[in-house]
Amino acid sequence: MRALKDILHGIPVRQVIGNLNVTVQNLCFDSRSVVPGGVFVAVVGTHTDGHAYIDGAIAAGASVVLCERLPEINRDDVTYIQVDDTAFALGVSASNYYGNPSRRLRLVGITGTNGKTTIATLLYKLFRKLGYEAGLLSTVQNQVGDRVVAATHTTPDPIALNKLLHEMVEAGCDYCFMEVSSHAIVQQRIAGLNFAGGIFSNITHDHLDFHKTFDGYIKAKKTFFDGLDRFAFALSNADDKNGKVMLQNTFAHKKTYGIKSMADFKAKIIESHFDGMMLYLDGQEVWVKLVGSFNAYNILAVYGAAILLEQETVKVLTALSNITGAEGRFDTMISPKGVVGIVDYAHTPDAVLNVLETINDLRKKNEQIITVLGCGGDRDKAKRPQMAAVAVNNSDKVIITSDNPRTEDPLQIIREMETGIPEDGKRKVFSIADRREAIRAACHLAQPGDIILVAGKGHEKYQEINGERFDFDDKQVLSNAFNEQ
Ligand SMILES: CC(=O)N[C@H]1[C@@H](OP(=O)(O)OP(=O)(O)OC[C@H]2O[C@@H](n3ccc(=O)[nH]c3=O)[C@H](O)[C@@H]2O)O[C@H](CO)[C@@H](O)[C@@H]1O[C@H](C)C(=O)N[C@@H](C)C(=O)N[C@H](CCC(=O)O)C(=O)O
Ligand SMILES: Nc1ncnc2c1ncn2[C@@H]1O[C@H](COP(=O)(O)OP(=O)(O)OP(=O)(O)O)[C@@H](O)[C@H]1O
Ligand SMILES: N[C@H](CCC[C@H](N)C(=O)O)C(=O)O
Ligand SMILES: [Mg+2]
Repeated sequence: MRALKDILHGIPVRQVIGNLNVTVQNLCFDSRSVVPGGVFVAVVGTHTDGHAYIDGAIAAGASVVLCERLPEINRDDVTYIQVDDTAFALGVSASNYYGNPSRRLRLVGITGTNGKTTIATLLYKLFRKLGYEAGLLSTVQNQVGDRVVAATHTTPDPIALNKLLHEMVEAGCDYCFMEVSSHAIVQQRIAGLNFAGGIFSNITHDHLDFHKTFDGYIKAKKTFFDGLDRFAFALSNADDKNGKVMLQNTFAHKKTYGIKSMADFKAKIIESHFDGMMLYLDGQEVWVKLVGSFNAYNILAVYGAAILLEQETVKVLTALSNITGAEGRFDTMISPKGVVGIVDYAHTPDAVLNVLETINDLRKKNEQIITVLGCGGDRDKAKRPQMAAVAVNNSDKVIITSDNPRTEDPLQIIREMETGIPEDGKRKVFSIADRREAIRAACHLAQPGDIILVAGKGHEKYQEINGERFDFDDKQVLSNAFNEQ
């Protein structure tokens, strides 16, 4: 139970109809989960407009309605609050409702096309190793200290997000490391949060179905840094073309990391193997259990953030050398026949390229690379031919298959991917819509020493087809297929 006035703190209110001196039972933005005496926030969504559900929410017992447009008929027993932007109001009120938990721990947000989960997970593991209680909000899973809470989104909705932060505070967490997706920025899921720092990984092609243009996508990411205050740090990738743009208008303390450009935190790869690499990091040598130059960037971002959070260099480097990355990211196994299997969540052209370049650098001359990949349905279509082209140009054989088709026809997605295959690459490609069969086919083709990359689904434990989620785990399927070899 909370006083309505407290929940509204920091929200510019345009008009109030009804009594403001009431207490409320809960806060929600979906008429289907209203409880009697609760606040319903009407949000304009991507598919529908929450304002259309105000009557339904009141019928379900909502006693307060927060909206951008007041209904024509008002009820005496309901308080109506008109604001300019309900998405913003939802974020701020959710934060107020849970006692502004982001101000009671140090919250660090990570944004960028690729690397968010890896950086957030490494930071969480690092700070646990350094002896702190910590929380994590990520695509793979959320953590309240040691307790795992299943993740539904990369960045949860404002209510779920602040509830989790509140639980972290209650559990004594000193830090929380969270992924900030571009969807979350545009939809203001992070409104009202107080960040101690923000990290930018990189920006390449993804989500153009949502942001429409690459400039729109860049702007969305930049908004996160624009919103940081002068007590926070903003740590950006100096080697990314848009790394500087992110820092242009921030009030935060600006810092950079990089391998090629001048930067505050620098690293160099000295030696690489399938199970790790030796880095020269900020003047010291350190062995880490992650592979690939893209992971050198992730490690640098983690190291930089830890130093900006006032941790000691030697302790950070020692702990860093003992932690592994996130599940389903460059996850390797070896078959009884000696074939190397790699499951990786690469689902953008840049990620597929990075992983394949890393594998190409590590393999011996006569070892073949066989890539299995598909593209998700109901998501950015423009990346489909590009992902296929990158796979074909950097592998010896490619099996194009399904990812999560969602509501689309898998064969149509495959056809769209096939348009990206260069003429001289066509002989390398097979298309097998059934993902399990595609993985098995790759295993049949592989000789000892060859490398199979299964890309796109990483940690996911399901395949979503027509709104239904079927059990599917790339690692399990690959391991079974290896045992059939
Ligand atoms: C496209 C998108 O991002 N949609 C998110 C958005 O919902 P929406 O705008 O589509 O909602 P809507 O269906 O138009 O409904 C509008 C409003 O009416 C309300 N409503 C609707 C029906 C009803 O009967 N009653 C009612 O009150 C809804 O609760 C909502 O408040 O806001 C919801 C609450 O925060 C999210 O759950 C939902 O995520 C959907 C499920 C989703 O799949 N999102 C993905 C694309 C996403 O967010 N991905 C990013 C990761 C991207 C990355 O990898 O970088 C993420 O952070 O997870
Ligand atoms: N710094 C990086 N630069 C480019 N590619 C990367 C980087 N880090 C990871 N990748 C690639 O991108 C994939 C996804 O990595 P990760 O899950 O860390 O990113 P993410 O930003 O959290 O993705 P999502 O947007 O789906 O949440 C990895 O499996 C790897 O192939
Ligand atoms: N966070 C990503 C996940 C993509 C994973 C891939 N397996 C797919 O289903 O497209 C997105 O929302 O685009
Ligand atoms: Mg992620």
